[in-house]
Amino acid sequence: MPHPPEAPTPPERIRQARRQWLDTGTVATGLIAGPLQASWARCREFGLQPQGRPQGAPHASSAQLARALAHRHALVAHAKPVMAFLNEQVQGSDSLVLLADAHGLLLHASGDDAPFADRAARVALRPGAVWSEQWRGTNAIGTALAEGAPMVVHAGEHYLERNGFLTCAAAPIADATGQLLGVLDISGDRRGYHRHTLALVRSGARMIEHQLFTSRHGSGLHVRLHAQIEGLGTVTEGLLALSEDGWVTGANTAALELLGLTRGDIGAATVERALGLDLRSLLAHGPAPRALPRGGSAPLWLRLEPGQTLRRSSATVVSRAQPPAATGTAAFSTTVSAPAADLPSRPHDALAALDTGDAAFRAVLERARKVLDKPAVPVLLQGETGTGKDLLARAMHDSSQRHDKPFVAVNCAALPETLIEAELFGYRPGAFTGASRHGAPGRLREAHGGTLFLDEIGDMPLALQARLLRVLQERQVSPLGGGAAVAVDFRLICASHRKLKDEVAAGRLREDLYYRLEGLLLTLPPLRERTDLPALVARLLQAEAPDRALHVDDALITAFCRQPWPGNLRQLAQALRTAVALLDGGATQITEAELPDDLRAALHTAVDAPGAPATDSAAEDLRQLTNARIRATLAAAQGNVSAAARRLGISRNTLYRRLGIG
Ligand SMILES: Nc1ncnc2c1ncn2[C@@H]1O[C@H](COP(=O)(O)OP(=O)(O)OP(=O)(O)O)[C@@H](O)[C@H]1O
Repeated sequence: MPHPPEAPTPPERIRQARRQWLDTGTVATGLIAGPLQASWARCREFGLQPQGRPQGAPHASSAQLARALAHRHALVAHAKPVMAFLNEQVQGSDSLVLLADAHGLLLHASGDDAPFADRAARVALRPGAVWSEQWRGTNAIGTALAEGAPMVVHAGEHYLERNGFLTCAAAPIADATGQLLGVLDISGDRRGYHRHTLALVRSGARMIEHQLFTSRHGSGLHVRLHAQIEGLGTVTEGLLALSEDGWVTGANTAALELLGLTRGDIGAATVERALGLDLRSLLAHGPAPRALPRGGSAPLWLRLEPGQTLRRSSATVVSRAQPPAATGTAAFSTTVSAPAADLPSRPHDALAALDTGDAAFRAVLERARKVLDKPAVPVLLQGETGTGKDLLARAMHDSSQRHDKPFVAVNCAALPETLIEAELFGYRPGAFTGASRHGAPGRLREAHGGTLFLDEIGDMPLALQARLLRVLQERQVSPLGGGAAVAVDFRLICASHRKLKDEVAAGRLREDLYYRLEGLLLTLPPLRERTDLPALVARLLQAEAPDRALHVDDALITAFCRQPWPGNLRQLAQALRTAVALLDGGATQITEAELPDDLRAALHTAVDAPGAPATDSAAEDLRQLTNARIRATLAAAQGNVSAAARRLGISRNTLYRRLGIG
């Protein structure tokens, strides 16, 4: 039976295939997956020897790499936070998260697993190296690029024997016009192979594509698509950009898959062909979700985002005989008059959707609501990791009049100091070695008209704090390398898990900047202090498995209420996600048996600990319990801090802080 490309070939079969390949130059049909066989054949064409070394493989100098990074500025900027997130998921498992461009040039690596990074560097798996098939033989990055599809390449499936210690999963990333931009990859020691890695890397690629689409088409006419109504507005949704005369001008991979379109259809298909609806009826329905019938299968959910262009003008939407890119042949003959100025553009109440009954959190939401459309009042969100600061910032944007303008999020802790200035403020063509010849507008300007969310503002380097302050005072940005200042208008929301007043006292945050940021300070309560845990659990289960009506048994809810939850909602959401995955098909009740081992152990530590606190215990008891929990998790992870932090749902830095180190 042919072997699927997304699972590794069993060891005996791959040994047999390699023997056949070396002896006869062919492999019996079905012994390895078709794409692998095709790739091995390409490698032979390239003149590669399975036992040889890559001869003359290029390696970019640091100036060349800087140029490539600047050229793919948007891809890298959107990929970095996603890579940091993926890295958290795989930390401690001997692996690296990598980003390559469309030529296989490795642009960025995330992961500090030193022993594995050293071994990877020995086969040049590090930024600057080129991992196209031509130079490195069959490998997930090069083969995903060659096939234009997600790929797992495991152990002996690598064409070059020297790469046989690796297991790699990669997924291509395309921009909204369907152009292949690069590949996201997780590479690790083959003994650590995990069948979920491909799904992880595919989701990561989807997240990046979602961001790329939003930054390009977010303020234009587009539709959101998902198989479930709750999926609309999430990073898993399909997105389709439409021209005002009814052509599909952009799409992410999710939309192409949902609609059975190909990248070639972008710029060549009409909305009618893509959705089975004409533009007039789409516009007439407005932005309320609607179900799109799909033959025998469940309907597809669709929500129109009218976009500012249509809403601003009362222009007549006129048909065109040719698609905008003039690449297709479809004729579109209906003339659609869009009463564009009348299109409803009400924001949806995303803040209300976050209210699950806790009085303290509700008070936060109410105060946030009061300043929604008062952008002159900057908002500062403070709260422990995972309390929902990011979610609240997005909900504020979605509930405001600016909801159809860009929401630009920058994590100040995730950007290297050297890049953050260009990233935020933009640069003129040729502003520095390696700068793109087109320059870049910078994130502040991208947020024009919308919301700028600066996460972990406490980690912004001091030198840049002065520049940011100037922008906030003057409301204009001057790009690096000179040129005229450009006026900017954004609503500013900042967040930090640190107490920023302490950062000011320690001299790490400028006092004058602090007072500029803190128009309204909102402090999000930690999960252990929230009184709505049962409702939150129900909400999270509903989001995780909308069609299964799941619930958590009463004993477990009681135990949850006693937990200190150092990773807050992120940790609870992750625990429930695991539980849903472990629950038998037909079952609907989650019990302790479905929980991850370390959480189960911690529940008992909490209950068995002498003087275990009740839900309303004093803060000191809670701190002790947290410490007991941390010690138990560390012990269960055999002292591996990365693994323990992952299980607790907190960052390693937070864990070190809790341990009193660093
Ligand atoms: N009100 C909520 N309802 C459902 N899920 C939530 C809620 N708040 C937070 N979450 C979950 O917790 C996760 C973490 O939330 P978020 O990223 O907003 O926290 P944060 O405070 O910004 O964390 P960090 O400080 O680590 O960046 C989210 O991905 C989501 O799964």
